[in-house]
Amino acid sequence: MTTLVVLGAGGDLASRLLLPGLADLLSSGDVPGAPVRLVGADRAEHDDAWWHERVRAAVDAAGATGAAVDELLATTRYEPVDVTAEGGLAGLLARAARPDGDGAGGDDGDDEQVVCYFALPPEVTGAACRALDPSEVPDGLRLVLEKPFGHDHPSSVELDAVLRRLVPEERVHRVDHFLGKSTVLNVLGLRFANRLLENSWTARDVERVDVVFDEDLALEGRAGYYDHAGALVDMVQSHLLQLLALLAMDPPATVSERDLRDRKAEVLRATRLWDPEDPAACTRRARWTAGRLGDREVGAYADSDGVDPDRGTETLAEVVLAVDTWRWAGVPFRLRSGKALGTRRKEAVVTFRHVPHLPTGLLGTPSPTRLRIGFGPDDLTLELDVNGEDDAFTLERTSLTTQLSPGSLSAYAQVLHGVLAGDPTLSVRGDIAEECWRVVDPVLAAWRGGRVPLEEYPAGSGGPRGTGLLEDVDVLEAVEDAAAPRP
Ligand SMILES: O=P(O)(O)OC[C@H]1O[C@@H](O)[C@H](O)[C@@H](O)[C@@H]1O
Repeated sequence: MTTLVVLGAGGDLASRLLLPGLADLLSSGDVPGAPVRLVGADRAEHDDAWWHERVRAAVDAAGATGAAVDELLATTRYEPVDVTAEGGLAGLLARAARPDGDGAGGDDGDDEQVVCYFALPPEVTGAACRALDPSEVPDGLRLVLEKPFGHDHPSSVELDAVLRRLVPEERVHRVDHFLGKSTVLNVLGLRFANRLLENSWTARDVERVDVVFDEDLALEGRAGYYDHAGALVDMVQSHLLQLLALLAMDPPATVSERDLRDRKAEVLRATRLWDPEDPAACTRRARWTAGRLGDREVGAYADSDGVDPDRGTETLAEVVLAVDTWRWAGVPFRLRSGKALGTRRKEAVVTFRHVPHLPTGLLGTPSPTRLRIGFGPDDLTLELDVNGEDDAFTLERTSLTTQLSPGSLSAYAQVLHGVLAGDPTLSVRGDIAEECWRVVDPVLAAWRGGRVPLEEYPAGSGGPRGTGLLEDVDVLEAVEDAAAPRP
């Protein structure tokens, strides 16, 4: 039996993502550690009926049904508690470890487990963990944290030290729901089960890699969080660097948590800004101004409720990174994500180099072979040049597309499955989170120091100047110089 304690039960994250994810997992019937008891906790004085209604709403939103869902609804309860106060979290966890609440219910069996999910702002999570005395941690406790894990490299190192005092690293689950997306996991099969691809997956054949996550959503009521995070921390430091790691890592011997996460850590350790001396040449930040998203007028980000316009938060971030390994020397990895953009685009694009010689007599301008891995819509496209239909000796572009299954579980349900199974494979390991901060810290410093201008783009447009950094002549030349053979 598992008791899942959700801290921040009254928050947006719990109701929008976590509880529907849990409901989805329960109705799938494959629930490690079942049965699951759910305890909601937050500072506010609410009663069980209030909490029950929130859980019920999430279950309905997920369309979840079945005996496990009914049991969850019948047994869930709420506790008002300040987890940052002395003894607050310890008391809550001790009660959770005795499921009947009277000290008589738990039998301390091996299959009893308590999972503590911090659906809280990072500073509150840190304060709660610091306030918890290691001697008060229930046996086998698992901790689940939401991003961002710290606010820069030093603070992430400090947070990891605090967590290590409480439980071993294998029992810390740092959630990145991208790792639960089936198309993200498909990168493993795609790369490592296809000889054709993996043989060409190096600087010899690959010219550049773009990971783009352009959203047509605006703030969606999340100003309190987003105005402090911005696009760089919200998306690039977390999700997009995880995607880079999967795309660039060397083949792991197995997909066990250790092998897989070792390979990711290794490639992230080799990752740095394309030109560390000149962040302005290889990073870009911008924020949206008033415009139109579909049929909706959208005000400027700076005028949105809950936003401090002087904070200078970016709503679009773009960085060009280098991966200093034999495999990737000279290949730029461009990561970009923005909100309130006209076109939704969520994909990784691997652009292969031109062939060394096009047979004389083949007409037309060849385009590079491109592999597009979509992350919603989840399709996979290979763009190729072929001989044209009308003139057999003139090149034409064609593409092979297949739709990948979005998977039967939602990304959050998939991640929760790992948490309840005690399998951290789909969680971000502490050293990996630290490396991601090390990569972006120089960008944060350059942006905060005003060394890179904050550009603007109208909501609903394609972003600043509508192109990416690598299309800028200066950067392209730098890329070409770096890729040129050394004398
Ligand atoms: O495409 P998905 O799965 O909704 O993920 C994107 C979201 O991921 C979240 O982690 C970010 O905080 C959001 O800002 C972003 O919109």
